[in-house]
Amino acid sequence: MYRKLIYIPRIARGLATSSGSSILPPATLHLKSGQSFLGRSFGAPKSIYGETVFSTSITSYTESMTDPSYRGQILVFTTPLIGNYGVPLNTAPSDAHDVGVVLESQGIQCAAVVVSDVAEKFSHYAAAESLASWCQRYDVPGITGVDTRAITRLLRDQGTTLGRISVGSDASLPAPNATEFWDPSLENLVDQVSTKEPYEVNPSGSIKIALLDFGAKANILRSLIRRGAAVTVLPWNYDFNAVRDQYDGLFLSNGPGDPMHCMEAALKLRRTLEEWTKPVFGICMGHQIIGMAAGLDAYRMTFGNRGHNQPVLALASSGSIKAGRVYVTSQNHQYALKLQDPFPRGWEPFFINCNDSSIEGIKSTAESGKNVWGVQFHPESAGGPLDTIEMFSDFLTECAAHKYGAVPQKNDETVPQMHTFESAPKIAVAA
Ligand SMILES: NC(=O)CC[C@H](N)C(=O)O
Repeated sequence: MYRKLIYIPRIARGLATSSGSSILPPATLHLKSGQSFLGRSFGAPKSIYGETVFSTSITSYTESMTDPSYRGQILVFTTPLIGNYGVPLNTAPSDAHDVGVVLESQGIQCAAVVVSDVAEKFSHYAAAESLASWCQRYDVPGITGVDTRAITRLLRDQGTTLGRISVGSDASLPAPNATEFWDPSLENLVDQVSTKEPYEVNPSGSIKIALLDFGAKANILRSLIRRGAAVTVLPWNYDFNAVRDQYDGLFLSNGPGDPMHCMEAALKLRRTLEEWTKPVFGICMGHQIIGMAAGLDAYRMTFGNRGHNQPVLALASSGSIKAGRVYVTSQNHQYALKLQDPFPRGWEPFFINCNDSSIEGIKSTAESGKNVWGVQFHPESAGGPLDTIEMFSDFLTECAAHKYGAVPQKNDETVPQMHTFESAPKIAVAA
């Protein structure tokens, strides 16, 4: 019913955003499936191609946009008003508490953003500039004044769809031919965002972690170093097996695109898992690589999961995670591991998504003699809920146990504490 229609919402016809007064040039979002949405341009006055995805997160547009896993994607925010708290200065100290940036990487990673109503006026004590000026500085286009609810319903029904944002004089041109759309999932995006050379963060930390960088979010590094880890960041296809004796644990990060492009890393990891018994932890892409090394297949979901409100059910207990509890999580993924019965020997499902029953985590079984966990969600959040943040402490506690043969005390000063179910303030419920 939406095919070939052009939507011109009130804000787009009125030439201005609801919270500002400037006149913005026209822009059109074309979907490869044939629908077009006319709006107004902000940020870089540039036409681009990408993969159109939606996120249900209400806050943290700055963190989402700097997450390298959004590389090549046209990010649609379902929250209508975006930009109202501006953008902070993206510099932080490089010490045991931070990694040189405030956000998730040095700059904007997504190809473009789509919002219902961009806030030109912003207000926050840390804000240094508007969303539009930040996008302009990073040469990233945005489109505002489009019906993001209609776009999201389309993407939910037909799945993640290739798109084009045409800006300025391009906005009135007809939609591109189907063959002109660029498909980022055909490229090895991990190779574009991963570090080219190894480097160290917090080298004086007591537990030595090697991190395979598939496009790591800064908050993963922060979450490790604030708990006392020294982290050596390695390129995604680094030969970890040649240096593994120097480390107390291995971490595999998040990253953009199809995990099949990283089969080389999965095959190297398979050897690591056969020959090395120290703890291994992976998040999102890292979890998919662990799964592929274990013999599971990855598949492309219809529209993936992106947002900060994804409930997952723990199927097994491990460290701070208790079987039978539901944790609310932050997510950004298009691919998932396929549930298979039986699971590969030595492995078991760890979490399952309460909305779509997709696998949200796997772990090595107690009998396997290994300590390996992978989670599809982001325990480090940024943004999102901190329900599962203690998984980083669990990982480092296991690494320390391997290293010292005893479980060390946690440094509570630097570890953000969360309420457990038992310690949470009780809310009186009327009878
Ligand atoms: N955040 C991530 O690591 C995403 C992993 C993978 N690129 C996916 O879309 O499923």
